[in-house]
Amino acid sequence: MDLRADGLTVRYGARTVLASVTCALPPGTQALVLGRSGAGKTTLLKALAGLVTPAEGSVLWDGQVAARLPASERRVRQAAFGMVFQTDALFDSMTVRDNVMLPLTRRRVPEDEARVRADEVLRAVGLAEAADTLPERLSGGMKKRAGLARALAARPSVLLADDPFAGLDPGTARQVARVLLEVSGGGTLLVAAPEAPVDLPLPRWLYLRGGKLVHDGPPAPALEHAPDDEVLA
Ligand SMILES: Nc1ncnc2c1ncn2[C@@H]1O[C@H](COP(=O)(O)OP(=O)(O)OP(=O)(O)O)[C@@H](O)[C@H]1O
Repeated sequence: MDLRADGLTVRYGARTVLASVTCALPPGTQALVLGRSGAGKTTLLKALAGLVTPAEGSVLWDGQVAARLPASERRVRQAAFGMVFQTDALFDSMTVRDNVMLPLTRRRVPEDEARVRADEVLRAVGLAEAADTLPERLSGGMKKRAGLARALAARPSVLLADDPFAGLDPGTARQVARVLLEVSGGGTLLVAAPEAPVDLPLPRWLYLRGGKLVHDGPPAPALEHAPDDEVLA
């Protein structure tokens, strides 16, 4: 999907959390969304997926203003997005495989096909052995990968991952990074993180500071430590 933010402004009450963000994310874009805590990273991902309504400006999906689409069409188009958010949880009473199958069966994918696809993505994230396990038995890193498998099962053309490395040890973070790179091949991948993850050197940085997009281009590590008056000038 061709994604675009055009003067995208999001407010929560009187507070502006995204201020006139404009960026073009053509199919196959691979970028990091970086910025400190509260910079607006999660809000940008949610807005791009049409989960947050802009106060001003717009999000365009293949050139169409997302907020103006009829609800039924919006839902159909949202199926192109795979999302892994920090607060996502697996259902503890269901096996890992059933958790991964859920978004498919909800979309009326026949059970047999859903099972085959779930096993396929579980293999891709290195969790084939854990398919029949209950999530409570998984380590934190395995839960992250199971969440990723659930997002991938529906074969999204846009994968949005919000801080997928939070709380992971370096070895597990490396594994998750490898899976993200492998499975997103060809599609759009946007990964939000507070700092550039060493294991995921994506070629483009979208750097947010206080809700403003202050850099959109190649990696610019100096930004991470630059003071506000320099960056926002
Ligand atoms: N539903 C909401 N209602 C009110 N304020 C919100 C809501 N969601 C986010 N905010 C505020 O918007 C600002 C941006 O939040 P956001 O989660 O997008 O930042 P972030 O860069 O992802 O931060 P973090 O790295 O801590 O997750 C924060 O100040 C947050 O408190």
